[in-house]
Amino acid sequence: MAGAAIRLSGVTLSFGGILALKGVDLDIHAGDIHAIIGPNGAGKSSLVNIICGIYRPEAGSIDFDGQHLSRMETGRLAKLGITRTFQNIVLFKGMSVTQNVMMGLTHKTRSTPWGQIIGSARARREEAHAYEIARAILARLDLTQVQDRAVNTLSYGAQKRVELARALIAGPRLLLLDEPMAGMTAGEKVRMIAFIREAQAHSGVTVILIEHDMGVVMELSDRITVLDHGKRIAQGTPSEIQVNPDVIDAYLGVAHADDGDDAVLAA
Ligand SMILES: Nc1ncnc2c1ncn2[C@@H]1O[C@H](COP(=O)(O)OP(=O)(O)OP(=O)(O)O)[C@@H](O)[C@H]1O
Repeated sequence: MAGAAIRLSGVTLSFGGILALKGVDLDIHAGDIHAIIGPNGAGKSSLVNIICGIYRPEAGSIDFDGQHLSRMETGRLAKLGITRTFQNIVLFKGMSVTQNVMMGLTHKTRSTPWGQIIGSARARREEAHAYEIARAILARLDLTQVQDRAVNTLSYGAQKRVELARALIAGPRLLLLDEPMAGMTAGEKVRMIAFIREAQAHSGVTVILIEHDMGVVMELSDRITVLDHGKRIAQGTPSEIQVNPDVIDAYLGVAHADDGDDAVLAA
């Protein structure tokens, strides 16, 4: 299934007196890896939470593959083919790697909970199918060797990859990756970049990426949107963004001693 295109126009959101997003336009092409960057508090999470239906914009509109929506609804995300990963690892600790990945297909299950308990023919067929797809995705992400292990016994980087596998198993059209490299070693980041690229090439999925590591952003993204103080200040290719004076000002104007944001746009 091809990746989805998404366009947000004039999106505004506030929390009490704080204007988190001020008339933001966002134009994401189908099949692109599109990063949303900006200094702390710029509005990145707010924007992603609007795309995931967690927040309803006060003004503005959303077009998802030509469908005009006043807001996204969390209940419809799976149907639209939207999945996400989270900043902090969210896995079922006691379960195996394969079981965790199979969980990414539960919304597609047609057997009833009762059928699953008594092991009806349909439930068994669906489980066998999910197991087969999970094993195939795990192989693509180089996780075959650990597929039967309890997920919490894996390294941090491998757990992040399991999350990616779970997000990919249902064949999403839009994948939101919230800091997929957070806490990873340099070597793990290099591998993760290759796996995200492979996922995009394999299925054509559109990827929205929030990531603080500018080296990763510049290497992985087709296009980048830059937010600052809730406003979109730039959108373009990595080479355009790296030399954009407004972007350089926004990053250099903010002290980020702790997260390295100001370290290098030109990474
Ligand atoms: N639930 C909330 N309640 C109140 N204010 C909020 C809430 N969420 C975000 N904000 C405020 O909205 C603004 C944008 O925050 P947001 O988290 O979207 O930025 P961000 O770019 O994701 O930041 P970071 O890189 O630090 O995660 C900030 O001023 C923030 O303090």
